[in-house]
Amino acid sequence: MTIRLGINVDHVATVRNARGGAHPDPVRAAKAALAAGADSITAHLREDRRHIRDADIEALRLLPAPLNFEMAATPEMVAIASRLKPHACCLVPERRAERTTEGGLDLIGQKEALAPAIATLKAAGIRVSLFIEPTAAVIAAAAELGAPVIELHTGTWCHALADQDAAKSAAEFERIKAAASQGASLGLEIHAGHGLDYASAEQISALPEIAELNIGHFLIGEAVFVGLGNTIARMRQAMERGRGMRGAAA
Ligand SMILES: CC(=O)[C@@H](O)[C@H](O)COP(=O)(O)O
Ligand SMILES: NCC(=O)COP(=O)(O)O
Repeated sequence: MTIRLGINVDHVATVRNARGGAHPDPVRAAKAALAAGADSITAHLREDRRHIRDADIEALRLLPAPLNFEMAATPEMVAIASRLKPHACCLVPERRAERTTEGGLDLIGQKEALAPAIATLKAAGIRVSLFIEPTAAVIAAAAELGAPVIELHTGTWCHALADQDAAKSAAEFERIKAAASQGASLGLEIHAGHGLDYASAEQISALPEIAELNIGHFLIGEAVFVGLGNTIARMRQAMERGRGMRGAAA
């Protein structure tokens, strides 16, 4: 079975916002991602708009590719999603002070609060996904809530890999493996994401239940190193053209 790749463009917007201008444009990055073979685009419109802005989401929605709109289950975000009708909404927990999404949704404690948001989004024809920890009780709660998709939070596993903690990373991977199997047996479509890099994406892609990975931060960071040579060469050519030197012909 094939496995889909969704590209998260949040951190293109993070860099853009550092200067307050329009460059680099996350919509242009999304187009490049699609041209390079990505299956869909993911973007998280945070309550504090620290990276993706409302206008970005509006423009990403117009691209000829599925948009996975990550959002907190707040009335404001549910209203935006219901109006834009993206292909999918991934409900994520959000804390204003966090640096990034630090855990999965508390489906057990927040069931009452999440159910109406899920129902509203489903009624708008949007595919709802729940960003959760790979834990048996949470997966059972996800199935009860009636969302067709879960996205397993891979952050703890990826941190353990980065820390070269072999015992913890093995245990975390087993947790993800069991969660993927449990979720699939309950009829859920299984996605995964957060902190994935080449090695972890390769390892998790071996799990047959995983239908989609959403990856952003690593790819945007890595693109600096892969792309810097080309951009510097083009800048050198521009300078040489300006001077009337040989770069002018390039
Ligand atoms: C849900 C998830 O893991 C990420 O998409 C995360 O929500 C991105 O948030 P930041 O881009 O703010 O780190
Ligand atoms: N939902 C996870 C995601 O979209 C990307 O997370 P990351 O690769 O930016 O950590």
